[in-house]
Amino acid sequence: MMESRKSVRNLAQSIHSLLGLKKQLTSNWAESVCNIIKDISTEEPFTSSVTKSNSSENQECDVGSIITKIGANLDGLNAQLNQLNAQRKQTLNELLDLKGNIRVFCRIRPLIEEKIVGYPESVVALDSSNVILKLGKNKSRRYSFDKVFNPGSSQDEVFSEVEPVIKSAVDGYNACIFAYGQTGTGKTFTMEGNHDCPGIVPRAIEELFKQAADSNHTFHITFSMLEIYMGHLRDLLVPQQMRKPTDLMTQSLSIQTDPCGGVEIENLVEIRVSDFNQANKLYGLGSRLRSTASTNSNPTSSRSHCLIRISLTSFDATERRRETNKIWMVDLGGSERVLKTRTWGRRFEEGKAINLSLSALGDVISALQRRRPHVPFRNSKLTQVLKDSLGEDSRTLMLVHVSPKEDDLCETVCSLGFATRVRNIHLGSHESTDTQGMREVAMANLLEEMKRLENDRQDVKKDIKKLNEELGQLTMTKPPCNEHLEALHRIPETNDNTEKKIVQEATVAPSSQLPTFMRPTICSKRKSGVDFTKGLQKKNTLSTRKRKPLSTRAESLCFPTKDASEYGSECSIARTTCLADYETEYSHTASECDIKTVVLPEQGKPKMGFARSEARNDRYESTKAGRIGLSKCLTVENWLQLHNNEPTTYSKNRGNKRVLAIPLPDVKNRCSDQTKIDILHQDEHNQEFAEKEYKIDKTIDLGVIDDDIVTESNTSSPYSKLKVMDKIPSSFDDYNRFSPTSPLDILFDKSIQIEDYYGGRERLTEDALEDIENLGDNFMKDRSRYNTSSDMDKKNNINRNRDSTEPVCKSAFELENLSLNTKTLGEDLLLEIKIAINQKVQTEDLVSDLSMTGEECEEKDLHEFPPNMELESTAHLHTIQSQGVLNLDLNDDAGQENSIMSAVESQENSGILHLLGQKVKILRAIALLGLGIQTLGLEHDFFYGLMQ
Ligand SMILES: Nc1ncnc2c1ncn2[C@@H]1O[C@H](COP(=O)(O)OP(=O)(O)OP(=O)(O)O)[C@@H](O)[C@H]1O
Repeated sequence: MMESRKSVRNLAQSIHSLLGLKKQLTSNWAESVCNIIKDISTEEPFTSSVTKSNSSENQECDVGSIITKIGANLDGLNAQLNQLNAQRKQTLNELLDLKGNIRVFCRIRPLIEEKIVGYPESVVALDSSNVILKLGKNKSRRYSFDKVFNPGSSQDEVFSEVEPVIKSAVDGYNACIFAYGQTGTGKTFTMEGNHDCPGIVPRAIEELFKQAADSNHTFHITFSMLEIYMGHLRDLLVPQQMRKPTDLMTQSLSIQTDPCGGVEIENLVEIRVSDFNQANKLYGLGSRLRSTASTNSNPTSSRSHCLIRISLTSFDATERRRETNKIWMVDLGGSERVLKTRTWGRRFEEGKAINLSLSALGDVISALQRRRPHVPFRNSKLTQVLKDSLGEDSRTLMLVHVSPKEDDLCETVCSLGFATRVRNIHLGSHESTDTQGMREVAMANLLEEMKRLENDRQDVKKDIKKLNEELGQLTMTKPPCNEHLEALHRIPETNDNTEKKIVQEATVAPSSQLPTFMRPTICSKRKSGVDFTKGLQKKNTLSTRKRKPLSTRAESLCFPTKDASEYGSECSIARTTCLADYETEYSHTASECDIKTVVLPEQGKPKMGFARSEARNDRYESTKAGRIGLSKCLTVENWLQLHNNEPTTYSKNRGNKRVLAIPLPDVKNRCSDQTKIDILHQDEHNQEFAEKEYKIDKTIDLGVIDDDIVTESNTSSPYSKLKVMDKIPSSFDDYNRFSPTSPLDILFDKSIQIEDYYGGRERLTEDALEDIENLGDNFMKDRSRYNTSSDMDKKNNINRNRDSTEPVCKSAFELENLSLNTKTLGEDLLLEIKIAINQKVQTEDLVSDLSMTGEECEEKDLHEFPPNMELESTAHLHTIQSQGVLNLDLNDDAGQENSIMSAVESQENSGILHLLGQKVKILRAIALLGLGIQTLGLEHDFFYGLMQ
């Protein structure tokens, strides 16, 4: 065998030497080749030809013919593969058509915490497509779905039913997979899953890449992720520093519909991904930034709709339905009944927003079902975004989630009813049993056909692989198959019509393609800071310059920013989202699709090598830098790094915060024992969770800084507050002292909500907890930033010295010591004053350090507190309550102020006196809160005004 291989190699060499003499020996060479071909044609099939040809020295010239034959075979096999692909696609589409464009699955959540054997279940899976809902003793209702997953179904089983939709997406169909259901029924579990049982999204991404690799085409795949929170679109891939409330960028996502009905979200970050790992990392990142919070129904309740979009573009696959298509995977917020979840404040608003948009989705579904001429897509952001993925020419998969608990019967009835309506859209509500039977037989046949085609495909692919290997051995060079395949995958030359079209599109500002009524008005342009006309003019001035063709998404976007003077300087980041490592000529061209230019305030200046523009307000320059600087492409790694490198004030660990929702009892009963009992029961119920919260607080205390710490501290539940104080209420009297409904708690809870709204709230995962714990020394160092200065003369006599190594409590001690002489005030009240001072110190520092604008300063002042303050203050305020020190008449503000002032006057230190005087105003605000003014619905601005 070895010998024969050697002779083949020698043959190859002699062929090569012959080739060198080709000019002189053309006719002889051709003749001999012809003879060889003749001989070969009488031989056995190709697989054994190599052995045979090696058996005889006289057949040296066979190699040339073998190569030719292999080439011909490869062509044949590739053609066969393409044919099989086309057949498979057709069969799959027929199958999906039979199954319905909109397929509905039902998943019943297992009873997890109620591990009681024999617990009555209101919903049970009858078989693989029917569920029985028990409405009463002798009353039940049956619902049919395309597939029913019982509580024991695994994530694998669920995904196996989703897989065809992914295949369909590779064939160019728009697809939408969404999880619907009551809060806490397992939507996020199904979509996201966990480390051990990954959900649909990670599996779908993996499958997508597998399918794309399997197909004979080159795909350009991009990943985007956003959430719809309280009716606003929020990009989940945008780094934290860009998500400040003052940054218009978070508001700049806008939904655009093209004349063909396609939906595009302007300014949404799209990152090119070339394998599963990259996409999965981005997904992990986006998931951490999702808004979640604890409610009575679910400790990790999603407070928004989370949408993952994967776009696929292939220029060389003519048989695909579309050149570019997308697949949406949506984890909808859970429908909830306020009476049951007993949410209030921000949680209540979130629930309301979720319910509203779900109801809008219901209206759309209903209109589609009844084939109404008008479908109310515009009624909510959710339906606007999904508009082109819910229609006829797309694949929609809905997974309705229900709880088997009897308590949830009402919600289950609603969910199942909604799901049935959705299912009826395609199939028609009254399908006879006969038709259904025939349909099932046809589906079974198609499934068989699919299996056969899939097997044939695999066989052909094996043959192709084998031939390529043999060819590689014969030529001892790079397998020609690669060239062959490369040729197949090569992007059409620039004179290709498709690309011409793209060039044309790229030179037109996106908004100019829209109907007049949809184009931005002058006013809206000013508001958003984006002037497409200007951008267009600038491009036109350089029209003589030769450029690489750009796609429709090549429009560089300058996210609106504040006047540069506010930030001192600005830098531009070319957010190129292609991957340099994988850059080919194709990817180079395609990568330009994704460039977006972001103008950041200085504090968000990236540390990496992004293309930067010196020219202020010159958007074209920065755009150009982004386009030209493709060599500085931002990879997925860089993108992730950008998040990690965010300024410490926006530590990534802010992603791990969550809040315990505090149920608000009826106003009239707020202080009644009954309410206390209710709350206490909830306490017991959430005790385990409180333990976790406590862990977070503890970790934070190790040195997480700025708003993170504030948020984390703010997120401390009443239970963890108790933990901090090392006291557990044992009686109602005790409980009263720590009652979360006390006015002072409301103050802090209000701040939680504010932070929650602006900063977003992220899912607490085990990883996240680990992250916090791993913060380590770095954060310890950072914490020193909060040390107060020994130089008390700067900035109203109080300032912070970065170099100081003593903790903030040192200054607190100083103040405390000063106040020890004060006999007229209780120690705790002084501590409270101290807290207020700390707050001011923090605010001033943030202003000076971050060169914040007045507006930002306001935000910081309201939303951000020094790290220790929250825990300390909470503890102290509770102490004040419990010790009854704060015996001031809260109705008499003037009296309160006077008494404090007179106490303060006894101090010899006039600097402190001055400060304390200022802080009395803050105390007054607190007192006003105590009066319950907050319940009138006044926003934080009002209280801030009081503090001025
Ligand atoms: N099939 C299941 N198997 C195991 N655990 C599950 C299952 N379904 C849900 N859970 C668990 O139930 C809890 C709530 O689930 P999840 O957060 O996914 O609900 P949700 O419907 O997304 O709620 P919300 O709408 O409030 O976000 C989680 O702890 C989750 O792990």
